[in-house]
Amino acid sequence: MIDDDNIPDRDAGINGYQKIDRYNPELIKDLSANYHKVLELIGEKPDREGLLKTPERMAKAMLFLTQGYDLSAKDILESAMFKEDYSQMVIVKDIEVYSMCEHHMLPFFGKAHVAYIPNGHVVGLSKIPRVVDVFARRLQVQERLTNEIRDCIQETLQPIGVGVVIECRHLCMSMRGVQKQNSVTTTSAFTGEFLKEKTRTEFLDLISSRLS
Ligand SMILES: Nc1nc2c(ncn2[C@@H]2O[C@H](COP(=O)(O)OP(=O)(O)OP(=O)(O)O)[C@@H](O)[C@H]2O)c(=O)[nH]1
Ligand SMILES: [Zn+2]
Repeated sequence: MIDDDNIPDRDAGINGYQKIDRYNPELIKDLSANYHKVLELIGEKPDREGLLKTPERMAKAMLFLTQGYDLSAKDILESAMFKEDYSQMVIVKDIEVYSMCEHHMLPFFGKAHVAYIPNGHVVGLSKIPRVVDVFARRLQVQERLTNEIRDCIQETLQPIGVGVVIECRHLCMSMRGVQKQNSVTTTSAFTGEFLKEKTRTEFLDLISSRLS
């Protein structure tokens, strides 16, 4: 069971998370010192030549991979909403997703397919993958990632409906644990018109078709 009770409002203010200065040299130093300790504790020699800069690299990589905590997906969408009289489905499919599971902090990765039916406003197309990245660059479970993308688009753009499908491989299930190399997890979330079978089927058909 996933316990959602302790998760702060993921997209309020600066997202309800502790505000950090992600690029502060002191923070990078502090994180690096902790990663130095991690290397020691796993049996490595952090002071051997090949590892000298590794704690700092790890610190910078982790700060990059979690930068979604500092960003507001709502602001990103609002920055490029345009009045447009288009009322058919808009789909951005095959958006690369790279996130980390909150249980093991190991990557899960794959594709997101996002659709909406405009209600007087469209959004700049690039903003959809940006929204996916904001939520993916936080510690996640795939189900919550899917719902957060759906809810943000629904609440901000107020379209006639939103559909999100995400397909990912979880390294915590392949590199370790149950060690299944080929399993793919699919999650989906819908609002409005997409709750109707006909619209949902059209969306699912369109994301499974391949243009040559
Ligand atoms: N629902 C869901 N589960 C996830 C996700 N990412 C990782 N998990 C699962 O989180 C669970 C954590 O279970 P635990 O039994 O506490 O952890 P564990 O002993 O490391 O479990 P194993 O992976 O089975 O070895 C595992 O079943 C993972 O597969 C996700 O995005 N969604
Ligand atoms: Zn995991």
